[in-house]
Amino acid sequence: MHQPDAVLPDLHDLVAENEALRARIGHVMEQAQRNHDIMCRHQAFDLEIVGAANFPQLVGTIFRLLPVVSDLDSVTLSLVDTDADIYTVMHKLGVDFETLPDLLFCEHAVELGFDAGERPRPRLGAYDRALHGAMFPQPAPGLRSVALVPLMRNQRLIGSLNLGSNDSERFTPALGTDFVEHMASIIAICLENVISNEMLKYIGLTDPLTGIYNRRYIDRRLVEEIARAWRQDYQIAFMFIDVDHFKQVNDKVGHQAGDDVLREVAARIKMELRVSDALARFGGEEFVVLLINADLQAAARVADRIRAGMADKPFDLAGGQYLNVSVSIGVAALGACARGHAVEAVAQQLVAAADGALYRAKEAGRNRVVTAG
Ligand SMILES: Nc1nc2c(ncn2[C@@H]2O[C@H](COP(=O)(O)OP(=O)(O)OP(=O)(O)O)[C@@H](O)[C@H]2O)c(=O)[nH]1
Repeated sequence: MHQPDAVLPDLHDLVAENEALRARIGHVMEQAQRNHDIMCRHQAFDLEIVGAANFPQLVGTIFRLLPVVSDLDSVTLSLVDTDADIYTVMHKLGVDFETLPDLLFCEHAVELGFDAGERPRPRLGAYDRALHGAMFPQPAPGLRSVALVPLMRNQRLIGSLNLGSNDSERFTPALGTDFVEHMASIIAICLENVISNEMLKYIGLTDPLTGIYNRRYIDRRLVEEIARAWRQDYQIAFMFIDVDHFKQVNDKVGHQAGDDVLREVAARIKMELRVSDALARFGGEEFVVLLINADLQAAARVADRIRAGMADKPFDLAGGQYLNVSVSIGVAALGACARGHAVEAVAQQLVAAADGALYRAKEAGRNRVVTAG
């Protein structure tokens, strides 16, 4: 049976429609391939910056690769550097700033020009020399549009990633900012990481014998952590750990092996801690631990694990010698310290409370945990 002509599609129309569909599919495939290539380039970029070993390597990689992977004509980086700490330390570590003309420093975060508030937004739009000149001291000839993206760490503005293009349509206020914000967040983490590593290197906050932090570090960190614990309303605790009769250990196995014992003590303590906690050698055979988000009971439990971790397993020293080592631990929690006093005074109070508890642990016979309060 024949269909009426009116409902039979014209063969030419079908062919044309088919061709149009093929062209559209081809276009979509091309677009998908382009997006895939962009993604791969950015993943490779992320890997490069995450792997940067130090500050100049990280900043150099950003300036070298970002214009290529993101097809940009200008890239600069502004860092908030109150008291010029970063600049001074990097300079003393031998960073040659002449080779990094696109790395800029400012004294205060407000100079970056972002809206004040918890989450500053990227600023996108046409390049205006009067507005953006400070961010692009040597702009590419023909710079037309820019994106200034805040670099945030722990709700703190640490700098600005400044992207520039000669295409006036590249960065417009209407453009979505998820992608650049994601990129900025990775850059911010990497920056914070290398900067703190370099600072650590420079100021010498580590104990050369054990490789853990030293007293200077813990004194500083304690003050910061108390302030943060109050602001964010969580508990912190502090412990003093002292190796029992360490003088006898030295006498028995010698000073060199005594040093090995101290290294092993540090390693065994560390095994019981979370990454957010801080362990330091306070001096001699005395160690301290700052526990984040732990009340007195929780800290006492950790302390007892540390105590048992020493006493239950003899130390295997060089030359096949085994040695029984025990520690005494005093624990105190911030909750017992009065809020509202100067943070430094409270830090001293907390340390003294843990020290007092340690004294009582020694008095009570050693190899035990005593809590303050
Ligand atoms: N091997 C070694 N020994 C150290 C180091 N620093 C301090 N000491 C020794 O640690 C010992 C500490 O002794 P004391 O303070 O009398 O205390 P203790 O013998 O541990 O006795 P209690 O703490 O009362 O249990 C001393 O003999 C110091 O010489 C170090 O870096 N390496």
